[in-house]
Amino acid sequence: MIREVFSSIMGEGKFIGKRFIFVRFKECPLDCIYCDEPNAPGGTARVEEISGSCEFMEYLEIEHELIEIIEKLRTPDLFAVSFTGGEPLVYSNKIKEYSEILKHKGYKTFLESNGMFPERLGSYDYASIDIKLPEHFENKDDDFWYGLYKKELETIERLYLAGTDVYAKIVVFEETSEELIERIAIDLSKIGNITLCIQPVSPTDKIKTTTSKKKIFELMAICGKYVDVMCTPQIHKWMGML
Ligand SMILES: C[S@@+](CC[C@H](N)C(=O)[O-])C[C@H]1O[C@@H](n2cnc3c(N)ncnc32)[C@H](O)[C@@H]1O
Ligand SMILES: Nc1nc2[nH]cc(C(=O)O)c2c(=O)[nH]1
Ligand code: SF4
Ligand SMILES: [Mg+2]
Repeated sequence: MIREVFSSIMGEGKFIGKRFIFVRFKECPLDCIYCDEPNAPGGTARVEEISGSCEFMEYLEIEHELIEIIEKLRTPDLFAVSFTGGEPLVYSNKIKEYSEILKHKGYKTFLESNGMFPERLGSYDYASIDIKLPEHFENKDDDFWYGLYKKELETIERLYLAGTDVYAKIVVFEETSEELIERIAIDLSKIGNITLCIQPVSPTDKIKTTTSKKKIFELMAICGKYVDVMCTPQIHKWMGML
């Protein structure tokens, strides 16, 4: 169920630079072409031994020890505990249990999700919902993309109405359509005061180039007509952090 637990600086989205403990769940039903996480269900769980050390111990499973592990990694600058993945809401019932315990211990919780399971949401202090684009999938048709998009908007709206500090994030490519980004910004503005993070794609073995400055400025200016917008490159990769 859990792939890794570690402490780091938030490298993406609205809370970039804040200290987080990341709980990364395994598996994901999607296959985003840019994904920087292996989508393998098996394997062990690795736990950072000392907060920020990047030194890990491997375990078969840590489902029952997670809270104790988080307590050991807690530091005075901790902002929140992030449930990420893979797709964390594959394990929504377990996450609801963990969230309850963490809240009673004074932790804030953060959900990093692809938004495909609006019916599985629990309650979180903060949430980042990724809006996927057609170019993020190699062999999916527009109906698939539009069905996913509607679920992402529903997830954002449910969290917003529940009082979660929720923002949207979009990984953009050089070929990303300005018209589509404008439509997404308009749809987000209709939900409420939703910050939109424009995230240039980080190169991977499949994606060789990142997004140009020119493209980023163009997309930001378009979105700025409708929503609060910020550019959030994955800074942890520049800093050699996890
Ligand atoms: C690995 S996913 C896990 C959480 C959830 N499945 C999701 O898609 O948001 C966490 C975030 O990493 C970001 N990400 C993954 N690979 C990336 C890449 N190559 N460039 C930029 N962002 C990337 C996506 O924005 C995604 O929101
Ligand atoms: N430092 C750091 N920040 C992050 N923000 C979102 C991440 C993710 O993989 O969900 C992530 C991550 O993997 N590392
Ligand atoms: S939804 Fe998230 S974890 Fe799943 S493939 Fe896309 S980026 Fe990776
Ligand atoms: Mg990551």
